[in-house]
Parts: sequence; structure tokens; C-alpha cells
Amino acid sequence: MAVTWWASPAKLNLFLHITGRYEDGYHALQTVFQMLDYGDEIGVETSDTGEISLAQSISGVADHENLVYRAAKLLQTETRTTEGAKLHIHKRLPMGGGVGGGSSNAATTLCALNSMWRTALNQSELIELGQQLGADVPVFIHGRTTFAEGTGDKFTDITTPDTVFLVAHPNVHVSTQAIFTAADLPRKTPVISSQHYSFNATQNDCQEIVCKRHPEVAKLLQWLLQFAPSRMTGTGACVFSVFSDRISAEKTLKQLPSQWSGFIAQGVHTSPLLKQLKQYSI
Ligand SMILES: C[C@](O)(CO)[C@H](O)COP(=O)(O)OP(=O)(O)OC[C@H]1O[C@@H](n2ccc(N)nc2=O)[C@H](O)[C@@H]1O
Ligand SMILES: Nc1ncnc2c1ncn2[C@@H]1O[C@H](COP(=O)(O)OP(=O)(O)OP(=O)(O)O)[C@@H](O)[C@H]1O
Repeated sequence: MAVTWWASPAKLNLFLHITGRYEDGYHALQTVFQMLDYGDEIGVETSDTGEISLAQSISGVADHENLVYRAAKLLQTETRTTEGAKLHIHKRLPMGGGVGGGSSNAATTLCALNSMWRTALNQSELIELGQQLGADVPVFIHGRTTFAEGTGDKFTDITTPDTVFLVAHPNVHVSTQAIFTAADLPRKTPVISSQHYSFNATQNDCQEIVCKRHPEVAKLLQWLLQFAPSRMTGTGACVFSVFSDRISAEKTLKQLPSQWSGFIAQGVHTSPLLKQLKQYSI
């Protein structure tokens, strides 16, 4: 059976405000999820054996914990389909870097298999399943650059300026859970309206404590700020810089000190996955 490849794009949190905390310990957020044209790819070979397998493992992640495998199993169980699949993962995105690679892989797997297995769940049913896999899975199923609230699951789509991003990784790992349980995390940022969003009037509320705990993130941020406005995404560790043209972004990437790594991506309104799904269903 031939492999069909599906896009699994990255996101950036252009800002991240923590506006409160729910009784279950989860935080109320406001953020802009910026979809990028750059990411991983998930290859799907369907079969009628009912078996789900990964063609290759990801280092450090047990196969049964891999979000690609878990997403396929969840869809199979929920829809009671007798179909199976062999799933390939082409990784480009840094793991646990705040660019949502694992969440995006899960979203792509759910959406691609729903099309290829013809299980016919609608987008809100897929989002409900996605929520069970992680807080950032729903936005990748939604597939548009959007202003998000709640735990990142209430969306108001917005148009952001045409931007080329340099996304850099400081090669340190930041635990999302450790940041969200930190006593000194600011949790009372006033709520803003999606219409009044601007990059300059917002911040990432996690950035200061991540920089304190992980000096390498602070060092990378200081280095990037010489060239362009820059900010951390999510709970880190990646930092992005905002450029209006690709040449300047590429020039800066070429100068990136060798202990760090990075990539260039264009901000997009509609994710490459959503575009592909529309074509597939035509
Ligand atoms: C902060 C963001 O990166 C913004 O994009 C995400 O909302 C985090 O998404 P994620 O990594 O998929 O997060 P999950 O795996 O669902 O949660 C990891 C841990 O972060 C904390 N967490 C996460 C999201 C949220 N709104 N409040 C939280 O307190 C919880 O302690 C949870 O145990
Ligand atoms: N297919 C997968 N790709 C990447 N990580 C995976 C995958 N499956 C499971 N994981 C686990 O999920 C963790 C978080 O991965 P992910 O890349 O989504 O983090 P992130 O970029 O910090 O995302 P977020 O911004 O949503 O917090 C990884 O550290 C890894 O242990």
C-alpha cells in the first residue's frame, strides 16, 4: 500500500497571558496561536487488518505513548472501525520546544485517518477527541491562526501581519508542568479583547521565570533581540524573532551560534493540513 503524506505544522504562541486558574489546577490563558508553513510530516498506509503500528519510533518516547499511535487508537476505538494503519513520522520540529510538534502530530493523525478510513467525524467531534490527548491538539484541528481563550480551546480567528519567523531552540528542555506549578508565575494578567491584540502591547507571562530557571533561554533571547523583536513561545524553550522579509531572517539564522539550532517559517492564516484535507475531500 502506498504512503500518503500529511502536513503536521508547528505553531507559535505570539503572546501568552495567564488570566486565572481553574479549580482543576489548569490555567485560564489568552494567546494567539500563529500557524506556520513549516513542520513534521505524518505518512499513512491504511490496511484492513485492524492493526495499528508505527513504522519508526521516536527516541525517548515509547511507541504506545507516542501521540501518533495514541491518536490512531483513540479514533479507532471511538468509531469502532475495523481498519488499521501503519504510521510514519518525519520529524523536523524540536520536541517539547513550545512549537506544538507532538500535539500537531496527534491532530494530523486524527484528521488524516478520519478522511482515509472514511469514519466521517465532523470537526467538533475530532476536537473533542483531540482534547483528550493534550491542551494544544484542538487548535491544530481548527487549523487557523486564532486568538484563543479558556485553556486554549475557545477560538476567535484573527489576521496577523505577514511575517517571517526565525524560530531558535536553546537545546535545553523546559517542563510545562513545572512552569505552571511555579509559585512565582504571574496569574492575574488583565483580560484583553481579541480586537485589541497587538504584539507590542502583550507579553509571554512564562518567559521571565523560564529565563530565570534556564539561563540558556535568556542568553538566546538576548542574542536574537539584537536583530529583531523576539519572544519565547508557549512555556519554552524555543524563542522566535519577527521579520518582515525572509532574507533578513535567513541572514540572522546563518549567524546563529553553533550551540543553538533554528529554522525559518512563514506565518500562515490557514494551516497546510487544513488545505490538504479540503483537497482530499474534493
Ligand atoms: C501553554 C501552552 O503551550 C500554550 O500553547 C499549552 O497550553 C500547553 O499545552 P500542552 O503541552 O499540550 O499541555 P498539556 O500536556 O495538556 O498539559 C501539561 C501540563 O501543563 C499544565 N497546564 C497546561 C495548560 C493549561 N492551560 N494550564 C495548565 O496548568 C498542567 O499542569 C498540565 O499537566
Ligand atoms: N509524536 C510525538 N512528537 C513529539 N513529542 C511526542 C510525540 N509523542 C509523544 N510526545 C511527547 O510529548 C512531549 C511534548 O511534545 P511537544 O513537541 O508537543 O511539546 P511542545 O512543543 O512543548 O508543545 P506545547 O507547545 O504544546 O507545550 C514530548 O516531550 C514527548 O515526550
